[in-house]
Amino acid sequence: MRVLEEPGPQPTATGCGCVKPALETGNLLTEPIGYLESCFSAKNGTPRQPSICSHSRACLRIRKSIFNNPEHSLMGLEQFSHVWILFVFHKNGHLSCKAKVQPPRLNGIKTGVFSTRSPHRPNAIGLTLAKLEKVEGGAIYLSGIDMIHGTPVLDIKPYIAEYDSPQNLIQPLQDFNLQNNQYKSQNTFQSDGKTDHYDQRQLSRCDKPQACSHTKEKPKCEDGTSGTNYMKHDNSTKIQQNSPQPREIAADLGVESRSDQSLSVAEEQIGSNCPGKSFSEEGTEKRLKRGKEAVVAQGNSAEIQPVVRQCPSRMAGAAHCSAVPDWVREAPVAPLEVRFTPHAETDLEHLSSEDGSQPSFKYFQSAEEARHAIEAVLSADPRSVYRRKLCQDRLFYFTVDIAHITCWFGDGFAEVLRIKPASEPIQMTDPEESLVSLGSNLSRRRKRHNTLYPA
Ligand SMILES: C[S@@+](CC[C@H](N)C(=O)[O-])C[C@H]1O[C@@H](n2cnc3c(N)ncnc32)[C@H](O)[C@@H]1O
Repeated sequence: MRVLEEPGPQPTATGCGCVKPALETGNLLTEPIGYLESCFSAKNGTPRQPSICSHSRACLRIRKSIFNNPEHSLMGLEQFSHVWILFVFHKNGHLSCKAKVQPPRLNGIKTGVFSTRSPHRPNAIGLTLAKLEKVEGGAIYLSGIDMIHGTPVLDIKPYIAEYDSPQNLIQPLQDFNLQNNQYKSQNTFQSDGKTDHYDQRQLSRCDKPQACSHTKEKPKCEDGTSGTNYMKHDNSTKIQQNSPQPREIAADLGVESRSDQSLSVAEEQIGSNCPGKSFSEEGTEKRLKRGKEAVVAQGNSAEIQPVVRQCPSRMAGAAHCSAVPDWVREAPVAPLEVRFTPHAETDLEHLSSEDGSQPSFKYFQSAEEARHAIEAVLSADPRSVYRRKLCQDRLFYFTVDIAHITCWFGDGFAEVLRIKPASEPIQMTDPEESLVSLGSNLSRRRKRHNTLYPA
């Protein structure tokens, strides 16, 4: 077998005289295609996955320094309902990362960085599946995002269920993976005599197969735009097949997803598609015996001790599925009940009033939408493990759109205490780009906001 050597970075001179690291060695000099304008201004309170808050909105403008005619690069994209966004975790603060991390969802338990969606990874690259609301000129408008304002975006790719969703694989995935992983883990971990938690590689849970190949047809206005306001959903959009529900997407991604009301149906479907009772009888016994993953304490911190749990072979013809560990869906961190104090309720009303006395929302269409977003964010418990365990009684702040939210957490709940206009307007990171209006119906609000909040 040919062993791939590990070459060091080998810079190559380009025509213009500048030195670029060689692609062949895997060194990529990136240039963001744009910087995200997002309703979340800081990491605190930003959903940990896009599926958590379907109302979270953003706009990405392709930079003219990338393409002279940015709109050309987006041609055809409007036919897709969802897009992958590849981005840089530019606010990670430091470059170091650890092989084992403690995802907030595991509440202090450690697992390997590559089995998580942690922002702290060797290359600080993020991947988000977002809903494409519309394409307008050289800009795309997204919802269901988990990125902060100013995030440098490296690439956009259309979500294509036929390529990106494992149920479309010809071979039943769970059988293939399980055989492979069990074989590999036995060989890898037993042959060298080392003990490793992963020597009993665990995979569990069948995902619901998706029927999410779909197309969008948007009527074009004479001015070449899609004719819809950013905040308004395009009613003329024709979904030819089932559109993936956030939860379904989350399931495919192996990510957490909670709290959005719209998720419950999909959640039920996942449950009903993958229940113990659909297992073959012989298999069921064994699988149930193997049971749930165990969590063991090692040194000072707990780590996941995976236990093999097979994905059931399901009804003939529906056996294609993916697998995720239990903790993705059955985390030790329970969803929280979210409450608003009467004060917060009044604040919210004021903030969404159109009387001009206060700045009003730029990304949310109504107080109701803002409320849903706040509920979604808090229900998923956005606190770090440290805060959750050691600073329980501290107030928690975050900003979404123009709302600065103050809340506290009790046992099983989060309570919103105040909602005030954010004192600082969101600034763009890219000096070349100005914060331009997020759609025609927003420009009026934005102007008013800018007047009230001069930079
Ligand atoms: C857990 S990561 C997941 C991101 C992406 N869906 C993925 O799987 O790669 C999402 C979190 O990253 C943080 N985040 C978002 N944008 C960021 C940025 N530009 N720089 C650093 N951290 C960011 C926020 O705290 C957010 O809750």
